Amino acid sequence: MAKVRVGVLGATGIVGQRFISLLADHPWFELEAVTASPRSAGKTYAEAAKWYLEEPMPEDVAELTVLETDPKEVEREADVDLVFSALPSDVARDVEPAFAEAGFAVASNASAYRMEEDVPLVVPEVNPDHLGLIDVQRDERDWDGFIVTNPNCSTIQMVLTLKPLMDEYGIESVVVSTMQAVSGAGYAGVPSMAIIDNVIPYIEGEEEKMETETLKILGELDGDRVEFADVKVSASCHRVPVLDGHTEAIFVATEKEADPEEAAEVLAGFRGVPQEKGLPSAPERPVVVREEEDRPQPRFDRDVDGGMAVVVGRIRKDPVFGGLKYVCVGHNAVRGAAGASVLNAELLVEEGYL
Ligand SMILES: NC(=O)C1=CN([C@@H]2O[C@H](COP(=O)(O)OP(=O)(O)OC[C@H]3O[C@@H](n4cnc5c(N)ncnc54)[C@H](OP(=O)(O)O)[C@@H]3O)[C@@H](O)[C@H]2O)C=CC1
Ligand SMILES: N[C@@H](CC(=O)OP(=O)(O)O)C(=O)O
Repeated sequence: MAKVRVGVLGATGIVGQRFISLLADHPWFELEAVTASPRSAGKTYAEAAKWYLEEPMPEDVAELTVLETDPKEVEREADVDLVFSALPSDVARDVEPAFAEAGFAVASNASAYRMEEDVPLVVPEVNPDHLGLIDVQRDERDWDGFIVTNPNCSTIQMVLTLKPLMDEYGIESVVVSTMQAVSGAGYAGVPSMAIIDNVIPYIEGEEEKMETETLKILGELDGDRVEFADVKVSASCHRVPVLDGHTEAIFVATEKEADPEEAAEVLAGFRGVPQEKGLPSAPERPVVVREEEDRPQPRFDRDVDGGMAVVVGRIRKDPVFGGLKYVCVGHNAVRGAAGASVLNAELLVEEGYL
């Protein structure tokens, strides 16, 4: 199979760099173009990016010239079918439709279009069939290309744990309290003076995203729209002095009584389309269950299966909600961002959209 030629929009940021790393030596994708802000355009990638990953910057990418984030410029300078978007949401709102209209497939990690009715918000293990909205979107917007989105970094790891529990026991409501890494706010997002020796109990827009995106992803595609899941979600989100990896304490009211030991087996046994089809970025097990009383922890568990698995532990009965409570950890910039977009793009290839 010939490789699909791809570009990364916002390639110099925290998520952009994760894309660069995940696309180096990817069996299905060839990176041909990188874009960033006007501050970076015209420089080489090595000059423009403040590289923060431990592994070295791939040599061939270091020499690429950073392009303006404009479909005409990308069309002129490169031959690309798919662009991954790691743009700030306000920039993505204007730019992503311009790329879709120009015929590009856009796999977006930004929040701008996630909740639009005709835009798929996809986690390949959970709701791969929601890609069906692509045809609706193209019809309604008259685009040659399309936009597919992946969820917020806190939402995705929670949803990966809720889906098997919902299928087995049914879910009435969910309460979640997050402890989110500083990398989630971008390279310049949280000043060190604000976060060292501290916890900040507010992340703009995060609680609303967890409370709404979850319902769309767990919802059912019904013709040309998604019927949202009938589940109540309440989130409280906090920034903590951890570099990478979000931790979440989750409390689930189940419809049927759930035994913690059996629920551990249900979670550990969860598999989806990416595992069945052997997609290149699919973790062997989307949810890994640890039995130690003091796991998961971000420092030890964020990189499981390359950062694509979510690690769950401390599964207990919840005496207040009459269901289960547990803790999970996931890598916010891999499964929570770039890795999620790459897995979505692999699903697009598998399903014949590219
Ligand atoms: N960090 C995380 O864990 C997660 C982030 N996200 C989302 O991913 C997106 C990127 O986040 P993150 O990488 O953290 O952000 P960063 O601030 O680290 O990077 C932003 C990127 O966008 C580029 N950019 C900024 N302004 C413009 C502009 N006007 N035109 C074109 N390009 C521009 C920057 O280029 P330059 O270097 O030239 O300034 C840079 O490449 C956001 O939508 C964020 O909400 C989603 C999930 C998790
Ligand atoms: N807000 C998240 C990261 C993020 O950028 O989310 P979103 O893609 O929904 O804007 C965090 O701070 O950890």
